[in-house]
Amino acid sequence: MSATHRPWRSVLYIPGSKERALEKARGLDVDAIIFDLEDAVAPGEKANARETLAAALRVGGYGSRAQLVRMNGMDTPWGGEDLETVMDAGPQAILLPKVGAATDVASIAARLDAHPGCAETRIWAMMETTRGVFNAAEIAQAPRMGGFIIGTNDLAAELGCETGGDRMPLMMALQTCLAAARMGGIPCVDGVFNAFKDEDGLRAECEQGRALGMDGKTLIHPAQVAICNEVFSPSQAQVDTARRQIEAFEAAEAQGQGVAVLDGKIVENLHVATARKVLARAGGAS
Ligand SMILES: CC(C)(COP(=O)(O)OP(=O)(O)OC[C@H]1O[C@@H](n2cnc3c(N)ncnc32)[C@H](O)[C@@H]1OP(=O)(O)O)[C@@H](O)C(=O)NCCC(=O)NCCSC(=O)C[C@H](O)C(=O)O
Ligand SMILES: [Mg+2]
Repeated sequence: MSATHRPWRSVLYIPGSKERALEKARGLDVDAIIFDLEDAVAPGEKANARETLAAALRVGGYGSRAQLVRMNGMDTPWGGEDLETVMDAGPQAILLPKVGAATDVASIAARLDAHPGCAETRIWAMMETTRGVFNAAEIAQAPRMGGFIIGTNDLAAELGCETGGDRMPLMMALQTCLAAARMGGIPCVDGVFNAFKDEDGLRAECEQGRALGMDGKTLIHPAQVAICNEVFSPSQAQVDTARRQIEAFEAAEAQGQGVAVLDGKIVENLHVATARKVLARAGGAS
């Protein structure tokens, strides 16, 4: 399944050091998993997490859920070894933290190019620094670029802004990253909601992310999955309309027409593209 034609509603972080959580994720109804070696793992646990995660990836069992491995930055004591270990696992995607420029991605892409097991590996960028936000357009076009994950905690910390509520102080960064992702034709997944026991707060933030145009939300706890899937899934009426739009357009095309009419409204190429995204978002991935 291509990145643009698969759902990215629920993207769950799992600490690479936690065997129990790595096991549990095999049965969770999430669209994607981020196996984390970075912030979810304490400095003293980094080496252990690397090995625990490599073993879990060898065993597999994560079904059709998309799999991303978040490594530590190359400017940290752990990044180099993370990259070696992760490349040997031939991952679907590597998630780079704190990406500031397209060159950060290009240098990892060059390493992947030289590794025989990583021909298909994509690179995703954590968009969580002010430099990254201002370079978002070029990062979205970087080699092997698979998608953006917004890191609202790091962004808020660097900006020095207040978090919570309507996220107004983050809005410029969220929208800039989203627009850059759209320009590059890649998915953009919203940041985490830290208060994982606050269901109403999570729902409100998911709804806001959906209204902004985000493809889904990153999560930190299994209890957040159901609400997130519900909010980011299209309604049955939206799915039905999307199906009918595609059918109507294909029928019109077969008769040499470039435009169809459905329920008194025109259906053009761009509506069909949106309809296909609706259907992609409707599909689960377990
Ligand atoms: C937040 C937690 C530390 C809570 O852990 P815990 O108290 O152990 O939770 P529970 O006892 O309620 O767990 C119940 C069961 O669920 C499993 N579990 C918990 N979390 C996960 C998970 N993330 N994935 C899969 N499974 C999970 C437990 O193992 C229990 O299972 P069982 O025993 O079978 O019932 C914890 O949830 C946690 O560590 N979450 C992840 C935190 C994390 O990844 N943080 C880093 C990512 S966020 C980030 O970095 C943001 C970004 O960079 C930015 O800048 O914004
Ligand atoms: Mg972060």
